[in-house]
Amino acid sequence: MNCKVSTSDSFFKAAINITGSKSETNRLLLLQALFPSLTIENISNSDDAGVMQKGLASNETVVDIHHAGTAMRFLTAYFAVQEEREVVLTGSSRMKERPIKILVEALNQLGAQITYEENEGYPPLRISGKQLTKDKVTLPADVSSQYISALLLIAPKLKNGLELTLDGKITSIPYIQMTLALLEEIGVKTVFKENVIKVFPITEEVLPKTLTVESDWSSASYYYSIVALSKTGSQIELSSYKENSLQGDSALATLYKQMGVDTTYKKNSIVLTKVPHEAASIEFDLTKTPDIAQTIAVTCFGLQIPCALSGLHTLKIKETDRLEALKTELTKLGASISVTDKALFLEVSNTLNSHVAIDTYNDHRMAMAFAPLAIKTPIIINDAMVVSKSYPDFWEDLKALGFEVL
Ligand SMILES: O=C(O)C1=C[C@@H](OP(=O)(O)O)[C@@H](O)[C@H](O)C1
Ligand SMILES: C=C(OP(=O)(O)O)C(=O)O
Repeated sequence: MNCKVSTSDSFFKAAINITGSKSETNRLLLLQALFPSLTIENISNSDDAGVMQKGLASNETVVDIHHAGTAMRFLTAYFAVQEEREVVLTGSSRMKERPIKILVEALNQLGAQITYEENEGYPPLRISGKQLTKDKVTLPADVSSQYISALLLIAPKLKNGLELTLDGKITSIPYIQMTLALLEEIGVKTVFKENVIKVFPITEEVLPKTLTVESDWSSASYYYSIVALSKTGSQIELSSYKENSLQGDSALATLYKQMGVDTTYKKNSIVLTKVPHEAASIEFDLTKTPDIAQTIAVTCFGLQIPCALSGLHTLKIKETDRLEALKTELTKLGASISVTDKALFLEVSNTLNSHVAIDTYNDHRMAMAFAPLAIKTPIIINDAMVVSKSYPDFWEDLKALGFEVL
């Protein structure tokens, strides 16, 4: 389904409740499978959380996680330690192009038995569950933090825990810290010092505990963009958020100051207000927050602020090659943009073409990042339901704000 998105008003006053973080949810679902005394609240209603739940509950021999990177990586580790069970873990055609060799090699070095069904280094995987015999492994940390989180999540169940040595510049580090923080919350002892992470085994039972997932900060980014592109004084309240978030994308509150968005924290929510203070140019290193790169690039284009975004080396192996996708789609709109394999540069073009149809490449964030431009000119989003990967209610919430979505 292709959607035409437009709005006659660029002044907003609204409150939106956003679904739970998919990153927190998928970690907690795995921990709950290992430690059933845990209860989770405000679970994400995203497709990625749905396939994670189904995968964990499945008794089938083939488990298909579609497009969900976290489910692919976390379930690889999970099934590797499910003794006397053999599973083929597969996904969408794009998932079969997303590398997983670093995680498979680390698990096999620890004693797991995982082989490739099609191409070496890529899903689908055949996983024969075993007791892992070793407790120390070194792995590259500059490709995806999800490999590291996957290993950390199963670590408290291993006899001697786990010691990971991280090689190279660590990417997406807040996601590793989120994993460790959630382990600590359920009573697991962890230490992260320089490039070594230790997780100690659980010696006693995990006590019954309710963990509440904070709403998704990456989803909040689209409202940061809407407010940035709206009239001064526009205000959108988002719930449920907290100031001390486990999600790295909460850096939005700081980053969007330069795009004229002020954030105030209330008890359970954040209030975004448009203020007339925009930077003359923007330079961000997004190594810690890759998922908001598309939102920021599109906001800068909408505001005609030149920007240089670096630390984007992981974007090429996500739902699509996000750097090429941004370049192609922003160019259609009239942008002056160039990309390398780890950076994006946008210059002022003073052009904004109307009624452009944006291709989304099976990437939820392409659809959601471009939608706010409707404030400036009507835009068409192709294959709009792709948003359900992380935020199924996105279009309904946009309508509640006053956007026309046809
Ligand atoms: O652990 C997680 O929940 C995630 C880690 C990040 O991936 P990389 O570490 O591969 O950059 C991020 O892009 C993804 O959306 C979610
Ligand atoms: C990269 C993402 O997800 P994943 O890697 O879990 O598929 C994302 O949600 O932007």
